Amino acid sequence: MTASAGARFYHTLTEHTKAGKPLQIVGAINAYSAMLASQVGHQALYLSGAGVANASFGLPDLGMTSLDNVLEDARRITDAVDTPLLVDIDTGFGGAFNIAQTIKKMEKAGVAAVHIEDQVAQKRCGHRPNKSIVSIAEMTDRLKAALDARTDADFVVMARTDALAVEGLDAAVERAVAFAEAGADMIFAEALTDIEMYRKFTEVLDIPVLANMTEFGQTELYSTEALFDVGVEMVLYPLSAFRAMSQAALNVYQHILADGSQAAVVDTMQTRMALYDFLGYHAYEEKLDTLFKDKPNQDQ
Ligand SMILES: C[C@](O)(C(=O)O)[C@H](CC(=O)O)C(=O)O
Ligand SMILES: [Mg+2]
Repeated sequence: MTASAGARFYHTLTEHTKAGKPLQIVGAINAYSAMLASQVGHQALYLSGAGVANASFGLPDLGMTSLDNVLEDARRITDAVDTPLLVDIDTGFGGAFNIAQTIKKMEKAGVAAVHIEDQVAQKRCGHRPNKSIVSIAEMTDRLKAALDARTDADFVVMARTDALAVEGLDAAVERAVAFAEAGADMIFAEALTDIEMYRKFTEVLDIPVLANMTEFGQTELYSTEALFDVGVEMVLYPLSAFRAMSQAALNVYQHILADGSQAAVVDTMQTRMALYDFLGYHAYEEKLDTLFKDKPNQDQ
């Protein structure tokens, strides 16, 4: 793999735009999910901040996880797949030097892109009420720290604005423009409540805009076609697979308890063979057989 992760992210984004469709970026909560998504054909993956907090730590998405927490989950994914990964770094995990560390470590971990947001450090989920945001100047400083810290010019620094719910559409667009002027490579327009709002961003920006299609939030689940029509180039599905996995797991736990057996839910499970196929298990086994064929297990 010669091109950097960021360069590969740009490449697939450009290919999609040329083909007249947005790049879909799907949440992968762990390395195996990343393998599933990649092997069915997804070309960009996402590590959700909420997902790390919820799934890896059993915590809410309220800025309680650290750089190292997120980095560890990111690294597991980049070790498992080559598909470019966008990582949610919340507000950057501290002041200017902390943000610089975040960028350096993410880049070194083989991450393609990060998004950093303009909420206060005591952040909330973008789709919940009572968010607070920092000034344009403070967010611009965050961006400058991030942009200055990267060593690969193709490493993507995406600026997210949570301003719509706090200050309204015009202010949110104004912020996005200021963030683009500060050097942000892409804009994440968070929690928009009408599809036409995306057009307001895409009309004035000449950098790509991302739409977040998270479920049970403030934004309707628009199709890729509808979003591309209003100029959106990237569509995010941050927690879709995680929500589905969690519901499926809950169902299994409940059945085992209630039925005294998992028989009723076995057909909802991925089979051992399917698991092994996605993992490439058989190739590992064959490797063992060739490596140790003249040495049958000595201990038996
Ligand atoms: C995209 C997001 O930042 C995330 O951490 O996945 C969340 C998603 C969610 O809570 O549904 C957000 O939109 O704030
Ligand atoms: Mg988040």
